[in-house]
Amino acid sequence: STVQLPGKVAVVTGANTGIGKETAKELARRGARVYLACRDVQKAELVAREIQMMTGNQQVLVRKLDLADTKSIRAFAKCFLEEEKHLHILINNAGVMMCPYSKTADGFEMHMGVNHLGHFLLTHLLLEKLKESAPSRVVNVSSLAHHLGRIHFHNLQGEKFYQSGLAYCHSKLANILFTQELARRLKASGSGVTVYSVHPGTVSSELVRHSALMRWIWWIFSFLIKTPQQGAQTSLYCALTEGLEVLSGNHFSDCHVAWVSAQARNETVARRLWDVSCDLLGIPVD
Ligand SMILES: NC(=O)C1=CN([C@@H]2O[C@H](COP(=O)(O)OP(=O)(O)OC[C@H]3O[C@@H](n4cnc5c(N)ncnc54)[C@H](OP(=O)(O)O)[C@@H]3O)[C@@H](O)[C@H]2O)C=CC1
Ligand SMILES: CC1=C(/C=C/C(C)=C/C=C/C(C)=C/C=O)C(C)(C)CCC1
Repeated sequence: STVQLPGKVAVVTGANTGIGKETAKELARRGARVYLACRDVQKAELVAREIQMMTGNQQVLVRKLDLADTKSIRAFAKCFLEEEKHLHILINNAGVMMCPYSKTADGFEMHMGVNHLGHFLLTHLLLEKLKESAPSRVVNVSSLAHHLGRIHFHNLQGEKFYQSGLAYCHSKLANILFTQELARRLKASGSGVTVYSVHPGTVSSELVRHSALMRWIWWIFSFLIKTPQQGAQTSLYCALTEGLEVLSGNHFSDCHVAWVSAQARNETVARRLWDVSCDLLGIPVD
């Protein structure tokens, strides 16, 4: 794509490493003002300097965002809305995989809390700004792993049973259901905001940090799997490609529309997950 982004504003969550860092770098290279929304501000400041040096774009800013704490998400959104007039691109990229059973500050199971509920709340808080800035886009980084996911409404917080690999898959299914439900609602209101979910490929990154087995598989097959820069391409495709608006709500892999599981196409589950998420986060259900 030759699309340039002067005057455009982007937020990338989890931009201090892996796919998010490469996504932020490319948006900065194209001239956008890019917010690195990260939980570790020190790490992110180093990355911001690196991106500034590599791209010549000084408009790379770090803001604290811990998706495992709704107070932090609300504080991030409040500051952002106060300081920025526009938001054109929101990349919901941050994620955790296969962590031992743990809960967020608000008592949500960590995968569901960070990967789905955290980004659900963030998007909700920034949605008016996205609408005011239309045409604007939201990209939700999901995974092929959603195929193994199920939304167990009776065990959303993993309290009855828990398996770390499956918990990741459930949260990545939630990312796709959220994308489709949000796209439906945005289309109905003619808002000019479009939304896409993405499988970035199998990418060498810190995502495998919680699993020795996955780290080993990643190491053995390192010559086969994607670099973070390659892994960022589908997010960038969805954020930048002209004329993609008609495909709002779709799932992409390798820069093409990709097939999703039957669960991920279930509108009833998507609508119920939306309502339950609003309920858990204290957002009025409409
Ligand atoms: N790598 C792969 O093969 C695949 C990745 N994906 C998806 O791609 C996305 C990016 O992952 P990838 O780059 O591979 O993984 P990394 O682990 O390299 O990066 C994940 C990022 O998310 C951040 N993060 C984690 N928890 C929080 C939190 N509570 N609040 C804010 N930020 C947080 C991390 O911050 P910190 O550095 O501070 O931990 C880090 O910046 C994820 O959504 C993942 O599910 C999907 C399919 C395959
Ligand atoms: C067996 C095998 C592989 C393993 C793939 C795996 C285990 C992918 C997991 C993906 C995940 C966890 C995505 C995250 O969302 C490789 C490396 C492709 C190489 C060929 C053989």
